[in-house]
Amino acid sequence: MNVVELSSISKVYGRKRAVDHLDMTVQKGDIYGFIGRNGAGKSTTLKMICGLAAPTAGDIRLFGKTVKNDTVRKRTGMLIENAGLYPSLSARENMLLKAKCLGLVDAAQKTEELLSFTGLADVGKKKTKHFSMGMKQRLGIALALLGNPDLLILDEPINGLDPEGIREIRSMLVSLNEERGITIIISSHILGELSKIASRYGIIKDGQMIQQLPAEDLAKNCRDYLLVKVSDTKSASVLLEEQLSLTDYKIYPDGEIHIYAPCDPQLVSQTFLEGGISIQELYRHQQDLESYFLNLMGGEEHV
Ligand SMILES: Nc1ncnc2c1ncn2[C@@H]1O[C@H](COP(=O)(O)OP(=O)(O)OP(=O)(O)O)[C@@H](O)[C@H]1O
Repeated sequence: MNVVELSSISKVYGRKRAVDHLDMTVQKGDIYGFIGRNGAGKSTTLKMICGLAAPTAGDIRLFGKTVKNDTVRKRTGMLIENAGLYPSLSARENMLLKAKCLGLVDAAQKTEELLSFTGLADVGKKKTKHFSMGMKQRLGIALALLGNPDLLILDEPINGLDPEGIREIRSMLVSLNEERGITIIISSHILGELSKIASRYGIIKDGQMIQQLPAEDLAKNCRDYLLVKVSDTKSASVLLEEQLSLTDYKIYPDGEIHIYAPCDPQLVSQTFLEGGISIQELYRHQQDLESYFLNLMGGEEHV
């Protein structure tokens, strides 16, 4: 089942097209990593899903229903930009206040359960103005979970956190996804931060979705390979298959062959040379997630 389905949504602010005919599909059970540079349109897209911004055009469906049906948004919890905490209230008071607004009958019990889940039970009485960034984010997640959402939307929740804080949030999200079956959309401008948990990715650039792909495909795209640039790719492919039994490779029109299967570069070069194929380049190419992302974004600019 598709939990989120955006069809050609756009958002225009004055002359700025923040989101431009964007399609997105998030399936039940996904941890969907929504990735793009600063200003790419992530927050605006998430705000439209949550009902905090109205699309200029396009269609939004949540849980298979149009968002005109009020009940579907109630199944969504969100942490967008910041948690909107009352600084002079404690974590517990912030929780109880929101629980009241939501009309929860089991407000006290739910509050204690979520404070404990997010590791804030011991600091439940402390005023939130004295909270660290990580504590505020955890409380933000606790608040987002108050209404028992089936979909949790988090905008850059690990921004500004130290490695320990990032780990805590990550393991919390994995447990929400695996143990409670909550579908999660999490945005970031750093692919590496999402790569440990995301099961699917959406990559946004200049307001447009430029790629959606499962984590396995991303891993495949980032596989290491031996790059050999040769004079005659046809004969080279015969030698690869018949003499070296290598079948997992790709040929490119400029004469490059990318060999994904494990192989000995020296043996490949010797086989080609003996077969009368001249080699212009041969090296092992390693592409990590960040460089893959930078390539897609078309530049080395810091993300
Ligand atoms: N309320 C607004 N009024 C005018 N322009 C806006 C508004 N909100 C966003 N924008 C512009 O729309 C574009 C997309 O912004 P958005 O915040 O969605 O990007 P983002 O990918 O979330 O980036 P960041 O990570 O920096 O928040 C930016 O150029 C931004 O300046």
